[in-house]
Amino acid sequence: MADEGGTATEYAVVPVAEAETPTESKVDLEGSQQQTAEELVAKAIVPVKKEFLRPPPIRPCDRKDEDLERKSNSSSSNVLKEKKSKRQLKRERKQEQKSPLNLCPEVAKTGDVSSCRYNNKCRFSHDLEAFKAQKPDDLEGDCPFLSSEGPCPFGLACRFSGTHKDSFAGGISNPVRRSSEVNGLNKDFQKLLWKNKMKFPKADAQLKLLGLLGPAKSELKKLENKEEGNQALSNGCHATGENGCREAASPSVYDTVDASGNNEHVEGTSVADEIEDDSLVNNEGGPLKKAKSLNEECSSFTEVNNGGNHFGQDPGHISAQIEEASSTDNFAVRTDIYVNSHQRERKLIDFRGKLYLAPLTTVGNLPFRRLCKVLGADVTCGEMAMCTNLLQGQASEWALVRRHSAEDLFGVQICGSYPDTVARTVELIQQECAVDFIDINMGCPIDIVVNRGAGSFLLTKPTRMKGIIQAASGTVDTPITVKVRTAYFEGRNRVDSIVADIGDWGASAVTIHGRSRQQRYSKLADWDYIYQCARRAPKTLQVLGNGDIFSYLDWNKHQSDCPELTSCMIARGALIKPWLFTEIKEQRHWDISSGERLDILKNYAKFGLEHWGSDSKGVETTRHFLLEWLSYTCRYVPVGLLDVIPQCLNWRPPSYFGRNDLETLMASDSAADWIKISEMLLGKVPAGFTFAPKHKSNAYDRAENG
Ligand SMILES: Cc1cc2nc3c(=O)[nH]c(=O)nc-3n(C[C@H](O)[C@H](O)[C@H](O)COP(=O)(O)O)c2cc1C
Repeated sequence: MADEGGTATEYAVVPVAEAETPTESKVDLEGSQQQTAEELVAKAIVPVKKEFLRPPPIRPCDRKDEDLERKSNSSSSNVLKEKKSKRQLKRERKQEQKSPLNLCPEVAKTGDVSSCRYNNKCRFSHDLEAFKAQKPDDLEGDCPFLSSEGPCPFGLACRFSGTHKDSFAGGISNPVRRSSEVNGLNKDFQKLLWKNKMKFPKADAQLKLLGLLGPAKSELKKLENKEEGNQALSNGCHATGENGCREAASPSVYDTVDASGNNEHVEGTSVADEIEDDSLVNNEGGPLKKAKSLNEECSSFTEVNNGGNHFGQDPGHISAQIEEASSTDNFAVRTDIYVNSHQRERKLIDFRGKLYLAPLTTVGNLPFRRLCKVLGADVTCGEMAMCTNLLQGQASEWALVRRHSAEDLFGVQICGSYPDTVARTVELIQQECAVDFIDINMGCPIDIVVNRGAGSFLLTKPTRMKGIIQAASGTVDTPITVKVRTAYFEGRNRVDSIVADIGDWGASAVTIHGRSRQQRYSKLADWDYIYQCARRAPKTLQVLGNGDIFSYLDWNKHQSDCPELTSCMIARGALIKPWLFTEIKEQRHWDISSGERLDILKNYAKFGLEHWGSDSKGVETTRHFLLEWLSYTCRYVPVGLLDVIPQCLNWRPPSYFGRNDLETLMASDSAADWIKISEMLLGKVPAGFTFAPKHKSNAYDRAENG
């Protein structure tokens, strides 16, 4: 989901130890100093050597900060109340674009005011002199594009332009930068989606074959209703899907910046396109209402009827039928055929023993994944993208499927409620993108997702799960994987009972996060249950475990305790210490120095500037995501400071001094200190800058337990 604002915080909930839960974010000195390492561990407090402990820093402005936060929250709710009209927003956006600071990208690239073919129709400023007069000083360091082919795409707007070697005299004839990123959104393709003119021959044929289109639906709906009755779901599980309504488009909740690097200048959206598309774009850059008819047009799809199975049906024959069906709009394909969709020729994917960086909304952005690749991750996956938003051609959502060339085993993750939306989405992805696998998120605990009948809600609807997996895997030959939690409700684990089916329905792999939706992040992941599921899975289905891995010992334990596991996925462990991948590969606890950690942050900043841009907007977007990430990194306690090695993911750090000032700064859970770190990498923050992390990873006392 494109940076989902408030909702993403639910993903960030920090594990609360089963033992005891201190209410302060940093455990106080006295508490820690008077207790033995064993006692601290029992209380899930990091046993830091006594000589490094210190009282929690007094922050005189803490109260003020809270007041400010409260005020800003209330003023933001005021803003919400006085919601600006779209016209007003559009006017403001235009004014902002015309400000001298928003120099036309063409003019910036070439240094030549006549280079923009839109002249005075261009949205951006052409006033070079005014731009130069207002441009802040260059930042320290080299332009991130110095080593890439071709000149810096930001030209004069680059905040490191002093280090450019190119002269603008005479302009640059063909300033095309060969990007190492793929899966950019094609404008013509986007327009088809906006106009609701996209065809989905493969998905629709497959849905028809499965009986998920046409008159069979109402019969099948009855089946699902029956299943609902059997589920006896209690309150709190009331997705719109229960009434058969199709999922509505998720709001793209980019509040401050475009989370996914949707920087039009970087991603090659030409000014021409923007001008042409004006008639189609609303103020948020999204499609006009027209596209919504996608939702209106399709009625709700229900599940496939299992009856009338024709085992032994030649899969080649079925594929041929699908192809045949695809070739005509007016096809009449038998719906009584058992479509053993996984028998379609499927590309192979092998996760065995590979270090898999989990999909991570907001923080698992492309620069972060690139960094993890450098540090040893084998598999990377994009942030969760909502099917409906992709089907509507929302640029911010499509930005989530972008891939860097370093991501050599890469998947995208999608989330949808119904077989039709998911099948159509996978068809689009296969057609438009280079991906090695497509993961369907059936474990997302976020309320707005669950209330739409997607994510972990599907765990209460195995028949619909089946429909989704069969429809997706029968539509494309790209491997389909699914990610689940152990259950929706605590104490009602159910994955073990469907794990074999998941393979039969056509999935190549399943990742099991060892917690229920209700649990969110409370309690430790239930690895015994994950093992049980892995043992029940057919050999053809790869099973990956997920939850709380924070050291190479955790990794080794799961591999040796359960050889049936194909591999494991790592999420928060990678956020807090991305060198965890190196530790696993090199089988050691790395007592990393603060200097080495700073180098990692520098690398991230460079990757961020390359992705989001080296102009002022790109610098601030990079800073924003760096700060989001720093709200996790501060939870790392250096190995050399520990009384008990290794640190566990669910332990809370006390307040401590590092071995030098930088290490102390890096341990701080104060946003003001994270800003200081960002200034070491990206220069001073602009006047009036504020930051509040989306993922309040240090808010132990605010952990939501669902
Ligand atoms: C900040 C954050 C964002 C996440 N975003 C996603 C996501 O987009 N898709 C998903 O399937 N899981 C997401 N998760 C869940 C993780 O992938 C993982 O399943 C979970 O954190 C448990 O693994 P861990 O104990 O290693 O953190 C997110 C978790 C966090 C902390």
